[in-house]
Amino acid sequence: MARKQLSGMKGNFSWHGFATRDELASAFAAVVARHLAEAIAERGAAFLAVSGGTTPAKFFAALSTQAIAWEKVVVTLIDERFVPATSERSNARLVDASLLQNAASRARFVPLYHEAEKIEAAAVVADAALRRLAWPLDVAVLGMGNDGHTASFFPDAANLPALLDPASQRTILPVHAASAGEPRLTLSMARIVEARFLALHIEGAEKRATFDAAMEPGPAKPIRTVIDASAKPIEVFWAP
Ligand SMILES: O=C1O[C@H](COP(=O)(O)O)[C@@H](O)[C@H](O)[C@H]1O
Repeated sequence: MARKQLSGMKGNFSWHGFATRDELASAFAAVVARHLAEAIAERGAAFLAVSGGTTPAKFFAALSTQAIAWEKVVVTLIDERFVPATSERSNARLVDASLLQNAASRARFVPLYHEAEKIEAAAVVADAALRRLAWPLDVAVLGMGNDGHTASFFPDAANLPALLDPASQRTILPVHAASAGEPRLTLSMARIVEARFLALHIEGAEKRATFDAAMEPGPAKPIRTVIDASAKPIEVFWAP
């Protein structure tokens, strides 16, 4: 059973805690599917951005079997490593293998990665491609690293102020950060926080501690900056 706590005192978020990761995956998938179905009913299409990394595979598998009009859904990524889809580090590869299956194989995927010599050139191509879509996002699903990064807003990113600029006109930005490994492409914070439904999916005691610490007063980690910038409380889904 989910434990829900509206936490107006500690921050701009609602907490949804689950006993197991399986329970979280199926409940969260049903919530996301409901928001996508509502978007389709209201506007004839739905626009979803998901994160990569190690956390979302179970949630993706549960979402892929939800009975909605997937042919009317566009799926993109919150962020991507500057690697082709053949790489094991590719978030597009994870989405293809885990989400764009079953009923969700009818969705249209728009990648962030484009082959280019420099990531700056790839970011320009991705920015132009993404701008053609119907913003704002209906659903944005964020992840979080134990350093408090979300999307590719790494604390040591050279252009962190530009990534987190709430007035940014950019859709996609390149990221260089020593802690990230390879360079990244990311949606700007400005495009993420305008999503109609904004969720954070985290699992494990360490991430819970990172989240709790980020909500305490003090210098803001990127996850805190995003939560504070969101017009609506961010929905946090967590399981041990
Ligand atoms: O680098 C990334 O990390 C975060 C968190 O990943 P996880 O492996 O700890 O689940 C993820 O949200 C982001 O999309 C990814 O590029």
